[in-house]
Amino acid sequence: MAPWAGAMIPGRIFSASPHTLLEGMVLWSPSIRAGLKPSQLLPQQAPSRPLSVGYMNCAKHQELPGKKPLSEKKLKRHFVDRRRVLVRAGNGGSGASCFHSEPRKEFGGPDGGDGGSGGHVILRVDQQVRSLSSVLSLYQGFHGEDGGRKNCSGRGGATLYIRVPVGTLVKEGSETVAELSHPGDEYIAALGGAGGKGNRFFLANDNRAPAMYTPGEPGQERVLLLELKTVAHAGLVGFPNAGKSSLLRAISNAKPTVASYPFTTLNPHIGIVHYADHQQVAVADIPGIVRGAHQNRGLGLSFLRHIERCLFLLFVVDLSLPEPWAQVEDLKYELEKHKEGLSQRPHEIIANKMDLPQARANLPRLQAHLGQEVIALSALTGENLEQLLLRVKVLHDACVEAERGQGRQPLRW
Ligand SMILES: Nc1nc2c(ncn2[C@@H]2O[C@H](COP(=O)(O)OP(=O)(O)OP(=O)(O)O)[C@@H](O)[C@H]2O)c(=O)[nH]1
Ligand SMILES: [Mg+2]
Repeated sequence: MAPWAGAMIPGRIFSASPHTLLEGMVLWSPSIRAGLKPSQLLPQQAPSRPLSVGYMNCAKHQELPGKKPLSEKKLKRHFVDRRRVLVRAGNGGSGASCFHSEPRKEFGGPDGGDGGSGGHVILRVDQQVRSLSSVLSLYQGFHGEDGGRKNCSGRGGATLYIRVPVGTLVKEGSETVAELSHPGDEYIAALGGAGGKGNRFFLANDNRAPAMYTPGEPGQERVLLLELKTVAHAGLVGFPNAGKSSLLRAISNAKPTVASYPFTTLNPHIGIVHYADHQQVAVADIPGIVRGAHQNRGLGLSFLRHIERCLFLLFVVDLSLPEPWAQVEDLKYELEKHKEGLSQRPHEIIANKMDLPQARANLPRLQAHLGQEVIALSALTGENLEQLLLRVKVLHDACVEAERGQGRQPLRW
């Protein structure tokens, strides 16, 4: 038994959400308090169901019968953590050039009003927004109105707000110009153009009837790169077909596509694991990486960037393949090549596909090679998933503590 398993004391660890496999788990907490291994426990109200529950339908085929699942390419609700945006603020309105006109009042003087200023484009942090998928590629701010007669100024253009998630980095070229880390934080992405002056503005002692006016200034235009600092608490890292998507389906209510061919997952998906102490842990299913990924092979560098933005990692290994320890070594090598120290991030090794006979034989060899315990489970049958969930909670709590220790606000879902 891993040393952390016994220390996992919190009373009610899992929620009983009907969508997750955690149904009924709240009942197991007293025995967990008693320090028993999860696999020794039995739920109190469902005695016929062992703790390592076999949820065949958790991992695959949860769609309604007759409803064709959306292909990965058509599935637009995937997680977007990077967006290039062209922001154009509104132009200022033009000043007016006209003269006061009233019966029996000759030479009424200039009365052209100033133009309204153009609206800014502002990035604003909204806690309801989770990814950059709702951010468009082009934003055009509202223009200011032209000035009018009788010294009427034009109406200013309204401010255009772009809602972004907490932890958005704003980059221009290679320089980071803003870090939006708290709800309500704002950054002026583009300044609206100033309104022009009407001819009344140019009235002077030596020029009592100026006809001149100035046009409004154009709004600022910038190309910004928005990036999310943190994608999720945990990232599932593994070779294609290791069973990452199956695992995410099994522990959360996310529905990434599962298939027996490599590179099924093309975009990251986030699933939320609910715990009974109202803690929510976000787990990201990241597309498979291959040997040479750090040189942009396979699906390449962008997915290594997603991994970089997870607080801790779950290395998923296909235990049914020969020499599964090579997978762990290769994954760590790729991460380290991409960014120094990335493979040292808090992590856990998950040996998947334990339901296959060759996997059972491989488990002791894998543990001997790595010299450490691994979490052996089956995403397909649901075997031993609770051990993974306990470990995820421990890693999550440790990361939150570390973030707080560094004076940073921990990521909340
Ligand atoms: N027997 C068995 N098969 C599994 C298990 N987990 C996943 N599989 C199968 O392995 C294949 C790949 O599973 P996926 O979840 O799509 O793997 P993935 O790691 O997300 O793959 P990519 O998206 O290509 O990176 C599917 O045919 C799954 O049914 C398991 O625990 N046992
Ligand atoms: Mg997948």
